[in-house]
Amino acid sequence: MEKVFHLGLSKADLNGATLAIVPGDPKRSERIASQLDNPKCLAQTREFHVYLGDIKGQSIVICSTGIGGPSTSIAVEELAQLGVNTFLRIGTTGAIQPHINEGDILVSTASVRLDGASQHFAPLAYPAVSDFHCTAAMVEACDQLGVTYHTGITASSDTFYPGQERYDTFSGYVPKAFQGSCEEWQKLNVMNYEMESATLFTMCAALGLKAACVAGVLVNRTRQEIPNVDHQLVEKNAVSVVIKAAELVLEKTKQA
Ligand SMILES: O=P(O)(O)O[C@H]1O[C@H](CO)[C@@H](O)[C@H]1O
Ligand SMILES: O=c1cc[nH]c(=O)[nH]1
Repeated sequence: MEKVFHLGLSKADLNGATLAIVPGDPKRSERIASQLDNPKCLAQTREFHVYLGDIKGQSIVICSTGIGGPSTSIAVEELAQLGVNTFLRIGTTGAIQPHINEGDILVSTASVRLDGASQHFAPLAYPAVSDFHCTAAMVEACDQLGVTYHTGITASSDTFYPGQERYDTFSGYVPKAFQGSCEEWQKLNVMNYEMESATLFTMCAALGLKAACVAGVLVNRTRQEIPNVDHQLVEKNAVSVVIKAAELVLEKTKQA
């Protein structure tokens, strides 16, 4: 098989892996891979840092998506061409409900589609919904690890500033379409904002692939805008959850 366009990899490179852990941050790929057996770097191109590692003797892929839907859609498309059918995102996030604390873990059941890329896969009426079994594995991982977690809906936006209604910006202006939107999502019980899950969930559901998303809370925006937590600590818990969830999903797949 030819190499895929951006990742520059072919099927044989993935050693039969069907599950990928997909962080946003490229450097997070390496930190995740270093916690697996036999970590190996396959490619570092643009925002896509791709590693292979083993969990209980089975190869999995770790591939960063970069920030936002367009690059996420490229990573998912090309990994799917290489045989991956399950995508577990691990990200960071800003909470918008007062009862959620910095350092907590959020497992997204579905996402509000404030992105553009997902509309290239299915019309807006189509739900950005996670895979039930992969999400159950994320929850089981949280229970086993004893972390504080919440499940629910995530707002997933193309932009970090206007789309998440931030006023602490260069212009201080948020276009009318987004004025009041944060309060609206709060009232509709949305937990948090991030930037990739809407694209990931919609395209995976539409293409017959499986996806789930876990995120560590960097900031609670009902209290402050700029995080003052230890980013590495927040990431560490969410990474432990996604690795444990990957192990649980692989076990179930083996039994099936
Ligand atoms: O930590 P990652 O995975 O990048 O996730 C979140 O952080 C970035 C914004 O700072 C966006 O990608 C958002 O989704
Ligand atoms: O508030 C936040 C924090 C992290 N990532 C986001 O997209 N929003």
